[in-house]
Order: sequence, then structure tokens, then C-alpha cells
Amino acid sequence: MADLNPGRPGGLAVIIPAKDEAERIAATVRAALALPGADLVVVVDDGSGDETAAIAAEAGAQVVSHQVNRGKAAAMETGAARAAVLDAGSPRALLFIDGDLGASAAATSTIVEPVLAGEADMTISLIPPQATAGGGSGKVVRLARKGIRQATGWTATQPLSGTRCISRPAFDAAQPLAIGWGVETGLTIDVLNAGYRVIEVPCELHHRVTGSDLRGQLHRAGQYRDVWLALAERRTRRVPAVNKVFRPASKVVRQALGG
Ligand SMILES: O=c1ccn([C@@H]2O[C@H](COP(=O)(O)OP(=O)(O)O[C@H]3O[C@H](CO)[C@@H](O)[C@H](O)[C@H]3O)[C@@H](O)[C@H]2O)c(=O)[nH]1
Ligand SMILES: O=C(O)[C@H](O)COP(=O)(O)O
Repeated sequence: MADLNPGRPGGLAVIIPAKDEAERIAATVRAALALPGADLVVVVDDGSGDETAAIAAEAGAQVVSHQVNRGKAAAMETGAARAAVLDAGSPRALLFIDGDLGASAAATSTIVEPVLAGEADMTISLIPPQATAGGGSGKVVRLARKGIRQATGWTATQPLSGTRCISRPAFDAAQPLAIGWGVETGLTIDVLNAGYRVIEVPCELHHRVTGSDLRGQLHRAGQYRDVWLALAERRTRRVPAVNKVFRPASKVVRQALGG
């Protein structure tokens, strides 16, 4: 069996998927650059229509741009690929943070430490109630939580929380990522089912909450669709378990038929 934990990570790459984050990206990048252990900060401008890329570069990040919007998962993949090119010897751990965290991104050191210390393979930020209440009913959160529990036996408190730190071996074991907003749900299932250690860690983060207007509800509909797709895809991957039941039966039938 492959060694799941081949040594401690060789540093930390902060990856920031960002679409239209011009307002907050500079503060987020500055906080990321100041994180203990971070020697690379990559902003993936996911087809923004604003000045996200230029502002991020000015703030000191390496910027990779998607010419067209490809969704959060694709932006994470692009950032991780850029970090891999720059890794030397022992790969960096990856810290994925949202572009709208601003100065509160400094608090992510609590989720970085267990991964850099080799105590966890993936940490997920548990964020406090936000100053402005969101407009959600909890439907997407419940879908993701239940799906993760059914697939792994583990119950996530905040299954959609995307600010997370992960070792390179654990990230590689979860390829390909689920698309779009399904990425967190898929990552949690795949990393756990590959035998890696996942923990949730409190983290004092503040972000832009999604409201209850039409735009907010459309955003949630997209989240629901992508989480559902991530779960459905992983359920079909479990087909071998079904085969265990049917294969012996088909062998008996073949023998009976003289095959
Ligand atoms: O097409 C897109 C859309 C968004 N983003 C970026 O992805 C991050 C999260 O997007 P956001 O609009 O803040 O989504 P929320 O619904 O507020 O995010 C919550 O839910 C998401 C999962 O549905 C998680 O990824 C987030 O971490 C979590 O804060 C931000 O940096 C965005 O700029 C992209 O890179 N590409
Ligand atoms: O606002 C949120 O917390 C997310 O968009 C998820 O929506 P939900 O509350 O409907 O699960």
C-alpha cells in the first residue's frame, strides 16, 4: 500500500480562486502573504470582468488568469497546478482561501498548523456566525452534509466551507475534482475514502454572505446542482460494491450454462 503520509509538507502555497473580487482581493492577498510558512500566493482570476487580476498582482500575488469563467473547482486546479510547477523536492501544502476574506484571512493560520505539523491531511475552517445574516434555508448545506455522511460515515459541521488546507498527497488522491460548487463535497468524500485524516478547525473568518434576493437564490440553485452532481458521481463509483453481490451470482449462472 502507498505511504499516505510521506513526510511533512515543504512549505505552504496559498491559492485564491477569485471572480470579480476587486473590492477585497488586495486585503486578502496581503493577509495571505503574511501567513507563517507561506512562500507562494497564487490568485487565479477566474474570468473576472473587473480589475481583480491587476489589483492582486499589485498586492504581491502571482496571478494566473482564465480567459473565460470556468468555476471555482477549475480555479483551484489551475492554482494547484501552478504551485506544483514551483514545488521543489518536498511538495508544499495547499491553502485554499476565498478572495473575499480580506484581512480576516490572517486567521487561517489555525487551519494551516495541523497540516504543516503532519497532524492532519486536510483541515476545514469552521467559521463563526457572520455580522450580516445570510439568506439561505440550509438546504444546500443539508444535502452536502447528508451525502458526505452516507459516503464516508463522517459528519461535517460546515460541509461547504471552502477555506481549507490540504497536503499535496491528499489533494492528488482526490483527482479529478468535482466541478464548480461541488468541489468541497467531493474533496471531503474522496480524501476521507482514500484514508486521509480530515478535521474541522475553528477559524475567525469574515466573508461576503449570500443574500436572499434573486441573485442569491440563483447562486444557491447552482450550489445545489453541483453538490448533487458531485454526490451522484461518487455514488456510481461505488458500483463495485454492487458487483460484489452480482458477480458471484453471474458466475453460478455461467457454470450452470456450462460456461
Ligand atoms: O465562478 C467562480 C465563482 C466564484 N469564485 C471564487 O470562489 C470563492 C467562493 O465564492 P463565493 O461567491 O464567496 O461563494 P459562497 O457561496 O459565499 O461560498 C461558500 O460556499 C462555497 C461552496 O458552495 C465555498 O466554495 C466557499 O468557500 C464558501 O464560503 C470566491 O473567492 C470567488 O471569487 C471563482 O473562483 N469562480
Ligand atoms: O448561504 C449559504 O449558506 C449557502 O449559499 C448555502 O445555502 P443554504 O443555506 O440554502 O444551504
